[in-house]
Amino acid sequence: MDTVFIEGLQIETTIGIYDWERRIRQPLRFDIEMAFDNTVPAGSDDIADTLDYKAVSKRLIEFVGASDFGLVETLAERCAEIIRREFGVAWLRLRLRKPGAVRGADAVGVCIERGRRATHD
Ligand SMILES: Nc1nc2c(c(=O)[nH]1)N=C([C@H](O)[C@@H](O)CO)CN2
Repeated sequence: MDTVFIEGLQIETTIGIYDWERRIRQPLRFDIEMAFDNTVPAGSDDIADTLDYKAVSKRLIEFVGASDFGLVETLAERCAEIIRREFGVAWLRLRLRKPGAVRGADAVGVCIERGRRATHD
């Protein structure tokens, strides 16, 4: 299965369950793998045939930057829904890190997989 990926996309937003977190913006980092048949754009050399990682990134920057969820679980789910619905992605894995949220940890967060992976090459 081919993928297109986005690694270490940092976006600042309002996120968290505590009162003090509702008053600040915190950085989040996204790592995303998306299933896509890359043989088509490889044959045409045309950006129109790709799953455009820049377009996906811009959409997430817009959405996440304007969001204000409490849980990282909720935000991760909404991002996965956008990618699947708006970009036609059949399967994705999305890791959302919240650096600095827990003293002593580099980061905490969630990793979700949604959709079906292709069963053939
Ligand atoms: N599974 C989760 N645990 C926690 C979350 C979360 O979103 N998902 N959030 C918090 C607080 O907002 C924390 O990040 C503040 O340091 C605690 N646990």
